[in-house]
Amino acid sequence: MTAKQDRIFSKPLSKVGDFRFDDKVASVFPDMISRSIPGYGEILTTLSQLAGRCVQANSQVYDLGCSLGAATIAIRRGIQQPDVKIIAIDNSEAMVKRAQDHLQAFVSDIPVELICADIRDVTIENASLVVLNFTLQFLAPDDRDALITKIYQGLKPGGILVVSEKLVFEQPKIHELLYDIHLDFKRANGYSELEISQKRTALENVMKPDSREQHQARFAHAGFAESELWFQCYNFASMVAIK
Ligand SMILES: Nc1ncnc2c1ncn2[C@@H]1O[C@H](C[S@+](CC[C@H]([NH3+])C(=O)[O-])CC(=O)[O-])[C@@H](O)[C@H]1O
Ligand SMILES: O=C(O)C(=O)Cc1ccccc1
Repeated sequence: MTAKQDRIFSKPLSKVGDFRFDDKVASVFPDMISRSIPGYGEILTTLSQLAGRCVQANSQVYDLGCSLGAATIAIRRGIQQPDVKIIAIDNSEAMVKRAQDHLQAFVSDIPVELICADIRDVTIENASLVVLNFTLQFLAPDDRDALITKIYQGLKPGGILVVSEKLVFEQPKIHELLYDIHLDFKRANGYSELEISQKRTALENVMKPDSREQHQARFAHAGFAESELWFQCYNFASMVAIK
């Protein structure tokens, strides 16, 4: 079965409202994310490898902002250790409803608890792997430090946090170049100029990316001893921090 195509911003809108993870977006999400985020598939493959290496026996894994559960499915495939539970959380009811079906389509003995909640309100405990795969950028900037600190405190020694994000760059010409190359990536994936510009407007108030430097300073401030960028394609990146 081919994924339903994302045409959400293809018609001229009299007023472009804020981007929301509603039923319309959830119904086209796999197509939207694979045509919009360079390296998304590679990041999922590596999450599986990281899970194989870093998840500890008798511990919990958290997928924060799980959408349809793609990262959870990749991690579940990679886990080698016994007595592990995955907790997948999203505050979009439309996403969580569909995630249930996605998760059931894959057979596994590893339990997954799927929760519809705000990740700012959940307790993180006994964790060996926490994943924020393109979620932190949607949280109000003032709430980001507290979330990363809460994650640090809920991780076991040696536990890891993976944060994938769109980045901004402190050097203006580099920023413009890498943003423009990303727009070329979207054009090459069939998005029109209208779709690109209306979605950009819709995201303006909702998605506020940080720089790599801001992320790494936040990890250090929360207590993480080490952090590094392990993937980057244009202005999309994934980082790992180790407790
Ligand atoms: N405060 C919040 N609490 C809970 N969920 C939230 C919150 N804010 C946003 N979300 C959720 O975070 C997800 C971000 S998408 C993640 C992709 C996925 N990780 C993937 O690997 O496919 C990224 C993107 O669309 O660019 C959405 O499902 C929101 O509902
Ligand atoms: O589409 C974009 O320009 C993005 O920055 C990535 C994205 C992907 C899916 C939902 C929201 C943003």
